[in-house]
Formats: sequence, structure tokens, C-alpha cells
Amino acid sequence: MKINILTLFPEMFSGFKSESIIGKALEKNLLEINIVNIREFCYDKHKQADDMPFGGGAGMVMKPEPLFRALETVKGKVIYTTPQGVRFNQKLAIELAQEEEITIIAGHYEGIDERVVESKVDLEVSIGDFVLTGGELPAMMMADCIARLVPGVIKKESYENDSFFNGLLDYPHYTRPAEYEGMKVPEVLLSGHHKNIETWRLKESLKRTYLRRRDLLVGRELSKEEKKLLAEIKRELGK
Ligand SMILES: NC(=O)c1ccc(NCc2cccc(O)c2)nc1
Repeated sequence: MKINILTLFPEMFSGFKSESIIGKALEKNLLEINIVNIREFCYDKHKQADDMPFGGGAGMVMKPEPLFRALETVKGKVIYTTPQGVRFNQKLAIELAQEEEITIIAGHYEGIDERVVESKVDLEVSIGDFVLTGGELPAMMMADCIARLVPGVIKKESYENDSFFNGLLDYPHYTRPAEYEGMKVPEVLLSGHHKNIETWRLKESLKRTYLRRRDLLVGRELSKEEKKLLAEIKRELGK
């Protein structure tokens, strides 16, 4: 899979591409992340990438020509990160991870000229209801979420217990030491009894989801075991 990211600030992506899981995946050629500097497509003397908005008002708008030119050099579904987009989530990430190539435009200022959106953008996507100084961090977040779904980038089993992969929030995690400052790790996790551990983890996932994100349970099919555990949870919570 290839992810192109069009940006005015390519240096913002150097750490993202060199460190940790994404860095290793790129070294292993499991995927490609191509950072395209929009500034290279500003052919005027001052390399102007933005200009004042027609109709007046504060802020600047990204000019169409450099974006159209930059888009000529890439392929795949074109995504534009903007507060005006559909909400990004794991389901959309899984869909986008099936694509051979995608291109993400990281907008700046007040956004990009609408003619680029109308004629070139396939999907406007928001990472949440808040405004950032630019679309680079949303682009990085989306690329990270999509990249980790590419086979080989992370170990398969850890993918399966992802929050949202099974529609529930993740269970609590512990590692050594077994006791720290008087705080002990739950006994069951030290028991080596895999069935009990699996049940404990499912119950914790259900409890967290029920308490923190009950909306995720609406419309989610519950297995017989999950129904039993949820009933136990409600009894224990006295709800
Ligand atoms: N919630 C988000 O995904 C998000 C995306 C971008 C962004 N800033 C750049 C920008 C881009 C376009 C219009 C605009 O008003 C601001 N801020 C937040």
C-alpha cells in the first residue's frame, strides 16, 4: 500500500516516518509513505501557496494551481482532512487500508480552494470536532491508523484485541513487576489459566464499554457469554 500526503510542511513527517512501528514497516517495505511538498508546485516567483479569500474575511485559502499540479503526480482515492469532513473511525480506516494507494491532502489556513474539493477530493474526513492549525496531524493520525492495518506492520494477534476491532473497548493491561507500591496485578492474570484469563478480559472489556461508551453496545450483537457477563456486571454495579 502507498500513502501520499500533500503538505506545506514536509518536515513535520520526518519523525513519523523514521521512528517506531511506522519506521520499521517502511524499512521492511511493507508500505510506502510519500510526502509531497506542495510548495514545489508553486511556480510563481514568491512560491505563493495561499492567498486572500474572495469575498473578504480573515485568514488565507490555499490556492488551487499548486494543489492541482501536485495531485497530477499521485494516484488513488483523494482524502482531504478538514473539520467539515465525515468522522474518521476504525471502520473507515479498515476500508481505506484495502486500497492500493491513497492520497491525503493536509489543508492549512482556512482550508483549500473549493474547486479542488469539488473536482479532485473523493472524501472529506475529520478526526474530531475541533480546529487545528493545519491538517498535518490529522493526516499523520489517519496514516498511522491505516498503516498499522497493513499485514505485517503489527503482530496479527494484537490487532485482533484492538479496541473497536471487536466493537468493545480494550481490557486493562499489566506487566512486571507483579506488585508495585503495594498495588497488585489481578490474580487471574498470574494464574496461567487461559480460559479464565480470556473470560476476565472479555468481562473487563464489557464493563469498560458499558461504563464509558455505552453507545458502542447499542446495536452490537452480544454472544451468549457476553450477555451473561454483562448481567453479572450490572448486578455487581448495582445497576
Ligand atoms: N478536525 C480535523 O480533522 C481538522 C482538520 C484540519 C484542521 N485544520 C486545518 C483546516 C483545514 C481545512 C479547513 C479548516 O477550517 C482547517 N483542523 C482540524
